[in-house]
Amino acid sequence: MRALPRVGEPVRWLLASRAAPRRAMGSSSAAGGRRDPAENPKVGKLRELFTGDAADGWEKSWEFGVTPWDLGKPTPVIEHLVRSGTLPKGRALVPGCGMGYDVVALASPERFVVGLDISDMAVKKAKQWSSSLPNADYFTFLVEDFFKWTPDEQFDLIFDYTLRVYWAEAVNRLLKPDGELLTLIYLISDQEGGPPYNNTVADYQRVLKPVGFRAVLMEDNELAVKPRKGWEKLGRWKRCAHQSSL
Ligand SMILES: C[S@@+](CC[C@H](N)C(=O)[O-])C[C@H]1O[C@@H](n2cnc3c(N)ncnc32)[C@H](O)[C@@H]1O
Repeated sequence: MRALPRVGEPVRWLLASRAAPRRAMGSSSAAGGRRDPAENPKVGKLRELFTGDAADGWEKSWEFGVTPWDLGKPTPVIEHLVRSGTLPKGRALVPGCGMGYDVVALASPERFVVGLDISDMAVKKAKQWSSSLPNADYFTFLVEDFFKWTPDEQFDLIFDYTLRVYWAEAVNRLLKPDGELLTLIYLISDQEGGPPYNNTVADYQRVLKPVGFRAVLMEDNELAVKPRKGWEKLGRWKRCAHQSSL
């Protein structure tokens, strides 16, 4: 089994996993006709920008507008969960928020949301489009490195759709004892080892279990946008006594 990435490495690791040829499930001609999102030519351009420091790579991707992940709208499952009324209220954090669509979707008088991004340009763009929205008082954007950031207060909810597995320690530090961690596990595969190396539920368990998290829900994201359909799972995690086989 390949070692998990160290702090600072996840970006390269994530990109490397996308660069590698995929197993049958991931090939564009795989059964079910699902197209591998890693075959998006824009992802190739993105990789070219990550030749050195990861933070620099992200900044360049925003400067040059190479943002193939950007949906131009909130993640549908987030809108669904907001409507469901089942998400914790209080303080929420969206690390690696990019344009901040999910930040805005989560924000309400009952839930103040902090969108965090390491890129100046990302935060500038996020502020530009969102600052005059009716719920603008209920969210803020900060330029911070998630791994180094030490806020004064912990959070009731953290939504992770970005840097994944190695966030466990930071998530543990930032989330209140009864807070909820919401993960969209993208490029899901049950494959152990590699290459190629994928994000699996087991990867998440391996890093989240030692810090006390258990999945209270793990299911295919039926609301995934079309190119990601079949490639991601929704996981809801709590530090609680709840017994889960996951
Ligand atoms: C793949 S994009 C996802 C953006 C957004 N979550 C979305 O789905 O549209 C990853 C984002 O994380 C940011 N990022 C990367 N490393 C970070 C870090 N250490 N701390 C905070 N943000 C980071 C990047 O600048 C980029 O905007």
